[in-house]
Amino acid sequence: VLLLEEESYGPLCVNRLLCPCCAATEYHLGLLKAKLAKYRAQLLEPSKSSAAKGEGFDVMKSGDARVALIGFPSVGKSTFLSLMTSTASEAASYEFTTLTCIPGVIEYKGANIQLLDLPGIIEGAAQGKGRGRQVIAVARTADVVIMMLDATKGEVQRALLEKELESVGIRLNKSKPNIYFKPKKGGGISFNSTVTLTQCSEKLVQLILHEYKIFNAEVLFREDCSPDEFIDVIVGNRVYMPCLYVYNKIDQISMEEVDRLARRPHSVVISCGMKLNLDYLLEKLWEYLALTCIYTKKRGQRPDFTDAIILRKGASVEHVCHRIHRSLASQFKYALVWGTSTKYSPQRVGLTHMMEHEDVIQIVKK
Ligand SMILES: Nc1nc2c(ncn2[C@@H]2O[C@H](COP(=O)(O)OP(=O)(O)OP(=O)(O)O)[C@@H](O)[C@H]2O)c(=O)[nH]1
Ligand SMILES: [K+]
Ligand SMILES: [Mg+2]
Repeated sequence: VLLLEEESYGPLCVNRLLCPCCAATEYHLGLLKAKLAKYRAQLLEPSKSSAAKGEGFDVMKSGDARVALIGFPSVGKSTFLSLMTSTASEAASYEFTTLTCIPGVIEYKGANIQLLDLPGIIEGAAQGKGRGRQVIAVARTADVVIMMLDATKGEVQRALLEKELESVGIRLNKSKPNIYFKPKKGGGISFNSTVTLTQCSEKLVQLILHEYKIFNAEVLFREDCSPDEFIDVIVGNRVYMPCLYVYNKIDQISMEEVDRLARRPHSVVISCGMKLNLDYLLEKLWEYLALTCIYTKKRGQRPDFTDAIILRKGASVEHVCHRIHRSLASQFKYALVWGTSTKYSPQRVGLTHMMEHEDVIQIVKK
């Protein structure tokens, strides 16, 4: 009977946490990952040696958004920057041509998008190989990462770079796990979930928390998260970043291969050499940046649709005011807003009202 039971659970278990043999493995793995994540957190701490700082990597943020170019050497990052911006970045056939961070600006739909060319990175970048750590530190500050890949080189580069970024807490094209987590002063661990959990249980959550020396906390799972995702929430400092995989040099591969790569999720195929599909890449980039365009309107006049104010997601009326004039927020009485952020159009709102894409605003001063 025991054997049969084991067989009926085994690799085909619907809920591995309900099966005694699988659960043991899950607990063991969950704990192991918690330990590993702790070790990796050390990699994120700024190194004291000056070598880790690196000249020229602390480029000022400017414009409406920042995009970082990450990739192996000689995939065409600098060629791309020189094509898309008015900045020239040296490109050559030998590896590690670029040794520092080179900023350029893409002007698109009235927005200034800062594009950062970076040195190529390789396996072991997170541990400090080459200028890996500096490059990754810059990537963390971006709004979108373009992972540039050489279409002639197969899928290995992509998997390696994903692993490097993953190991330093960068989560690509993932949203923050929907788990409420609050450490407390006392009262033990209170565990709840609003959905059926198939990957985590109260016991596993407790084991992981104990590994982090957390004995009092409130935990509420609002989705069926994995132990890894729960660890991400405890550790904190994760960045959830949209990423476009850009396969360059498609002039060198077969039609079938182009077709296959173009259909991969979050992927765009281009040729910098032949200036192919660059417009489409810009469109995609714009979509991934998900910037908010706000139009202003004067009393009794039509909105000015030619000149949008461009803001990051989650911008309030106050942000709009600051963008128009430094002192506008202090003279602000109320605003009228038309668009998807309001129930009625127009609606009278205050400074804290959250704006949405393509809202129209009229500001009334005191
Ligand atoms: N065939 C082909 N070659 C390209 C294309 N884009 C860039 N190259 C060539 O690829 C080589 C490397 O280009 P770079 O722009 O220097 O590459 P990088 O990624 O900046 O390289 P590092 O700075 O060394 O990391 C150069 O010889 C480019 O001319 C392309 O679309 N097709
Ligand atoms: K190069
Ligand atoms: Mg380069």
